[in-house]
Amino acid sequence: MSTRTLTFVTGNANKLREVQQILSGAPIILTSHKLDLPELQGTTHEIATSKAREASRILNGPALTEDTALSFTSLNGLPGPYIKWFLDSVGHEGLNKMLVGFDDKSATAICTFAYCPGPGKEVVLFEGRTEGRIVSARGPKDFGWDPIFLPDGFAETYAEMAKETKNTISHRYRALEKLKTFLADEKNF
Ligand SMILES: O=c1nc[nH]c2c1ncn2[C@H]1C[C@H](O)[C@@H](COP(=O)(O)OP(=O)(O)OP(=O)(O)O)O1
Ligand SMILES: [Mg+2]
Repeated sequence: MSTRTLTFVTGNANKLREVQQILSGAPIILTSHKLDLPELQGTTHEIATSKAREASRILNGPALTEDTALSFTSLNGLPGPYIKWFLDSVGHEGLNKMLVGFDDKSATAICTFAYCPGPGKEVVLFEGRTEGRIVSARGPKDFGWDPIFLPDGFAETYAEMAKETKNTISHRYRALEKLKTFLADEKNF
């Protein structure tokens, strides 16, 4: 299989680090481009698609972007793609308080990679999901909502567990598995 070069566009250094770790060993050369892309309101798929289109337009070439959502079952999927703004506004404690009136604390972490082969070209999506539930913050606070997400089947939150563990069960890992399969097929690239 030949080596692929991909430009990953993100403003988030933690995301970039995880993507590099998960893809290490794959025949993919990852270059990165730090841009804070505008994000439309809509479904995770719509937002991911528009980010990749915009990135491809700005770079005038192929671009890979990613959008992360955290969906609370009791809130019919919200905050979903708006988790960044909720987290920035009310923090870990506020996110826990939003679920106080509900027995069901379950949540789904959703990662959507979007690949746009060039300006105006059709975008391909790769989605990965990890089920879990929202708990009081535990562990290092250096990456987003990691301290409050307890994946099903584990005793440690994303923040408490070893990075190597998170990177083999995470929403991001699962999405990248699909991207790798896509890139392994010569006709797709
Ligand atoms: O694995 C994760 N574990 C914990 N928190 C996470 C994770 N992945 C993203 N996050 C946070 C970052 C941001 O607060 C929100 C997603 O927003 P999102 O727009 O996708 O990310 P971003 O604006 O930081 O970077 P980008 O330039 O790629 O859009 O959830
Ligand atoms: Mg963003």
